[in-house]
Amino acid sequence: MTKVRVIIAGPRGRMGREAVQLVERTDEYELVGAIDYKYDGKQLSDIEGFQHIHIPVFGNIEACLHTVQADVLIDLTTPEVGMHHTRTALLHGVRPVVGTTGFKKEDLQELEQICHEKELGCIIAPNFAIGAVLMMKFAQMAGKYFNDVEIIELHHDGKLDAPSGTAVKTAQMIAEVREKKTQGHPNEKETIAGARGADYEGMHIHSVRLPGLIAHQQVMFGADGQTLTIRHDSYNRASFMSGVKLAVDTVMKMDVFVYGLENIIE
Ligand SMILES: NC(=O)C1=CN([C@@H]2O[C@H](COP(=O)(O)OP(=O)(O)OC[C@H]3O[C@@H](n4cnc5c(N)ncnc54)[C@H](OP(=O)(O)O)[C@@H]3O)[C@@H](O)[C@H]2O)C=CC1
Ligand SMILES: O=C(O)C1=N[C@H](C(=O)O)C[C@H](O)C1
Repeated sequence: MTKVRVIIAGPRGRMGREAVQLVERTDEYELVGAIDYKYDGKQLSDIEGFQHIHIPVFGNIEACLHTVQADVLIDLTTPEVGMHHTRTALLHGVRPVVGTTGFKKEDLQELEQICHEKELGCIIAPNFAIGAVLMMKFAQMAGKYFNDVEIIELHHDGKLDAPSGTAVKTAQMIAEVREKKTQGHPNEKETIAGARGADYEGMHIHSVRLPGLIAHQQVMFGADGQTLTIRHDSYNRASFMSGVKLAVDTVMKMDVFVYGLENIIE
């Protein structure tokens, strides 16, 4: 059996740690390298919790790709770093599976163009949890019938980006089917800036950050005399791993750019 050779960027992070374990316990995968700017030249075994894993860690992706042969890069870092990693991986013929959120629209367009030129697969998944993907799909179904929607995303207070990648993707998916509308009273005024949240094509997105939370989202629709609430909760980071595996398996079989796991689940 030829194993899928995987590099993980961000192995010390909350998601990166979980992804290292996923790759380690999956027989068809082989972890061949990790990228962590704080452990350049070290081994993964030097990082707490990974004492038994003897693979090289590189401070940057260039050194990593120069030294190890890989099929897939799993990126779980930060938006700026993640974009650099994804672009560089593609240019080196390595297929990215990206969980990192906060990419700009122009970033996604650039990556799609590189995939097209290189005829290489790349999956950018704002949320790997299958339940969250279904929540987004259900919200899109509802958006066809309800023009009024408020998205409330709730996350741990270690999160860097707001709104979450999932909330942005949800708004984009609803916008594809929703009749355009600016919500609320036409004369409404915020007496404290930000009270009505972020505005995406007239829909509002509210970001809650609290210790104790992991990753949650509620999409609320309203119409005369009724509301509809669609909610998903991730209670741990293991909830994302079946989606990471699905993405790695799928990216090996395709040569196009995919933004969102809803595009690869039946
Ligand atoms: N798609 C999905 O389903 C999910 C996506 N996410 C997203 O994944 C990303 C990571 O989330 P999370 O694990 O919670 O965040 P963490 O902050 O826990 O992890 C990010 C890791 O990346 C490291 N890092 C920063 N710069 C570099 C670099 N240049 N090279 C290598 N590593 C680097 C950080 O190190 P240090 O802290 O020392 O700087 C940290 O260890 C976020 O964008 C988040 O939104 C999260 C959960 C699910
Ligand atoms: O940072 C997180 O934790 C998460 N980030 C992703 C996002 O921004 O949507 C996915 C999930 O919500 C967890």
